[in-house]
Amino acid sequence: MPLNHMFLEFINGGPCIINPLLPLSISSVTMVIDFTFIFLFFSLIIYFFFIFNKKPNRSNSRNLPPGPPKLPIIGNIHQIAGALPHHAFRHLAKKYGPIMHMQLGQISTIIVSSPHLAKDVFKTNDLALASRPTSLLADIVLYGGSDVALGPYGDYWRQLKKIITVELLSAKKVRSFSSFRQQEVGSFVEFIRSASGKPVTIREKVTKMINNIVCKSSFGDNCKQQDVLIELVDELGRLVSGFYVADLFPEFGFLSVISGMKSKLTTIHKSLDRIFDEIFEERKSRRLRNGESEDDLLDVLFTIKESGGLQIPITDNNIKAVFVNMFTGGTDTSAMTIEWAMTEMMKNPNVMEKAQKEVRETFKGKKTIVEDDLKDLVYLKLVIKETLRLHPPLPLLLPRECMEQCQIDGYDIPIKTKVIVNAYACAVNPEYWEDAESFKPERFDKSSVDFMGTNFEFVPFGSGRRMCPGITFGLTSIEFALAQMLYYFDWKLPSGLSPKDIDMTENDGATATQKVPLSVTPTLNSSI
Ligand code: HEM
Repeated sequence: MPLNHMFLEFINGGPCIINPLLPLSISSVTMVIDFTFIFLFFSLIIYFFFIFNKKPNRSNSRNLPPGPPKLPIIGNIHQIAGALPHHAFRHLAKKYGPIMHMQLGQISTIIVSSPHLAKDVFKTNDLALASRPTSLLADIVLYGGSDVALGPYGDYWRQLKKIITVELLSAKKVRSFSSFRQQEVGSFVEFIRSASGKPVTIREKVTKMINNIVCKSSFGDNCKQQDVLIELVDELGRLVSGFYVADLFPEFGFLSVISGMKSKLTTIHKSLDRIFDEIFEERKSRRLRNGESEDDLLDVLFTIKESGGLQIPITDNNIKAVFVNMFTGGTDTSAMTIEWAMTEMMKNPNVMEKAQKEVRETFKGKKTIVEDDLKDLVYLKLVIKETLRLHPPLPLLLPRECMEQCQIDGYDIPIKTKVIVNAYACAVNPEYWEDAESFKPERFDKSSVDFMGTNFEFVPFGSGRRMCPGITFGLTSIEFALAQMLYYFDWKLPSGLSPKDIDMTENDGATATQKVPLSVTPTLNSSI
């Protein structure tokens, strides 16, 4: 939800019903105010007034980083309203410095925007900052935060992260899913072939392909209601920008009710839960009947659960929370990387030509491409890296929460402070990158800078204890799909459009998708 709407939602005391295309004027706001709202609004002001006057502001007694001036009640929300948060934070950092303190509603927030201070977050203070802030999303959709992505740091979380890293998403396990990728990328290529000569908007099909790969890896061939799952995950992504009103004012639980967020998240949760229940019950009876195990992630988790060897036993709900992570973390991120990479190549025809030449020379004469063939592609990997630099799917990563008072750059970071690293700002910092805003895959040629979490100017997967465990899973699908798109097809922009006409604007929401989906015309590569 755009922040300006979120702000109006807060002011309105209910979901924003103002046409997003209209200018936001006082009169348009006034129209939707009713008596209930007036009562609530004034009660709120009196309550806030009381709180602000009674509680000493703990922030004042600490040596907090500088930041923009704050308004009563909303703090700094208005300074990021209406803009994409990673751009707004980057812009503010130019004025207030690479470490800023902002008060976002009731949440004391530190924003780090430079690679050398990101190192302090990810390395020096990695443990002190290893937790995640509580959120309505985690409470409702992630079974009380019992997942790995938004769950709080502790023994249970450590155990779960180890299971996910070692048992579910290891390089060996990812390799074992190659047949699913072969099938799904194959169906995607068939679709493109059937659309040859006509403009296609690839986003929907790419998202479906990636979601099917995640689904089959999770539940094998009996993945129920894939399309519903895609819709639910999509809806979740749209709802959650990470800056919604109920999480900015956690002391006012009623805001989650009157904003409608609680009921929307509950509906999504119930639908997901029903789908998982059906899949789990069927699998349990099959395991009892056959006694043999399958190779998918559900079977791995059931076997671990039933082995009794865990320090902290896990429940079915914990397993469901992990699958919500797999679908939300594994689908949009990879799908949008494919779309951005194609967009950048359409915008930079010299890059497209070079990548296509490499793919076609490497696979020359092959009717079918298998994953092993990917190891010989060098330039395509650089294209993907550069795409992740300019378009990190989670430009602000996931927020961390301070568990133990620590310091960054000599400033105090009190317990419970939310800490955000602006990975996007780090990746376009001109002190670290030459011609930082241009798309130049060659910059990574013979460079040791990688996304594995040790080069803090390039952290699209995060770094430290909370780093993404799905890198291999994600990259393998991205590379396999792109390689085939370049091998089998030539791509053109719809007639009348030239590369400079491509709209590179980003959508708002938790992930940085393109606002206008890419439309391109494929034609079959005549030399195959
Ligand atoms: C291009 C693909 C992907 C990108 C760019 C990406 C990016 C990220 C980022 C930025 C984080 C937060 C890291 C932090 O807070 O420091 C994250 C966490 C996570 N990702 Fe990914 N991801 C991708 C693919 C995947 C896939 C395919 C999966 C699983 C199938 C996955 C599962 C997770 C999980 C479970 C976490 C939570 C880790 C934690 O909190 O400890 N991701 N990812």
